[in-house]
Amino acid sequence: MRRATVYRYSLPMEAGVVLRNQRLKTRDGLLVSLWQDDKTGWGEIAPLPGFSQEDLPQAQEAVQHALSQWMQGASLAALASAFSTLPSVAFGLSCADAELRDELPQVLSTRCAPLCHGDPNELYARLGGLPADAHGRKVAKVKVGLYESVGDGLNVSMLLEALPDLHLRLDANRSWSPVKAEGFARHVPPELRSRITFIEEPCLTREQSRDFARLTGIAIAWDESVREAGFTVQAEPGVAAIIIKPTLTGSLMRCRQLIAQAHAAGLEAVISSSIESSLGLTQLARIAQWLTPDAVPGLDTLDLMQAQLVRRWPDSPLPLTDVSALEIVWQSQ
Ligand SMILES: O=C(O)CCC(=O)c1ccccc1C(=O)O
Ligand SMILES: [Mg+2]
Repeated sequence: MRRATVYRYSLPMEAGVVLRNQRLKTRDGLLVSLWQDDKTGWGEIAPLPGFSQEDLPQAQEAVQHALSQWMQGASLAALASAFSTLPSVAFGLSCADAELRDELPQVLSTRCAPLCHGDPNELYARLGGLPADAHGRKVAKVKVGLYESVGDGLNVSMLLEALPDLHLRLDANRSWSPVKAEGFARHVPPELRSRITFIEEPCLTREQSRDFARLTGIAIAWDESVREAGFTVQAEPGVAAIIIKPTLTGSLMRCRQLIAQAHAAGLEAVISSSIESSLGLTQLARIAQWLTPDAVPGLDTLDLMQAQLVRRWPDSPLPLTDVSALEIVWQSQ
């Protein structure tokens, strides 16, 4: 016996969350809840405006179509894998399927790299209380490339000098020209550079980012590139990691394949958020604990929202929106 429900949610965001020059006032998405015999499985499908290739109406139509086929006996894992052009759908359905089959372990660590914005006071406050990992390291992520690259360089150096156990991941989201990237590096003394675990996509092109790594000795990570046609996971000089944002990437199977390829190439694979609700974020934390237990995931995005959804992120004080408050947009007969 199978049953399926699709809910739609819209959660208010904190004022001032801007993504690719677009203000995100609410985070909108779908939750699917499936029952089979005595099991239940949930998944979140939330295309991210400005990042996802699909939009919410397209995703909703695909989800409803897939679930009506599932109701008629089709395999959900197979349906999910077929949505390669709708990664958010592939990911959400494959999570619901993995929960139904008890494949996705429940264990979850709330440890993630805190996301810091440029303000030095905010940074010190957050990083002071950060727990160290087994190697005595504190790992945090700083967005760079929003202001002058020289200022970013000075800021990063100040942090690394002040906190000797701090290791930083930086994220430039392809915003630097080679000249700007050089301006950043010029203000980070060579002896501090090894504590930059990596910088995600410093430059507009992959070639420029590789040059940056070669010229500065600062390791880089691929994020946007991982989702581009023709990208293959490869060991390369200066490349330390790949970032995997499952909502933008695809099914759990596809993510597992990328993780296995990264590990085989000696690269770190970092599971990261696409600003999912607490339901999707707790699943990402479980996936990270399961598949990338040695890599701190990049999941510090819950506080961009004003509420949690259906499942709680442990210890978060944000109010919880219950499933009974959600609009049902589709239900099996
Ligand atoms: O990776 C993280 O630590 C948090 C997630 C994050 O930075 C992000 C979230 C949504 C869209 C883009 C990005 C990004 O990598 O810039
Ligand atoms: Mg990035």
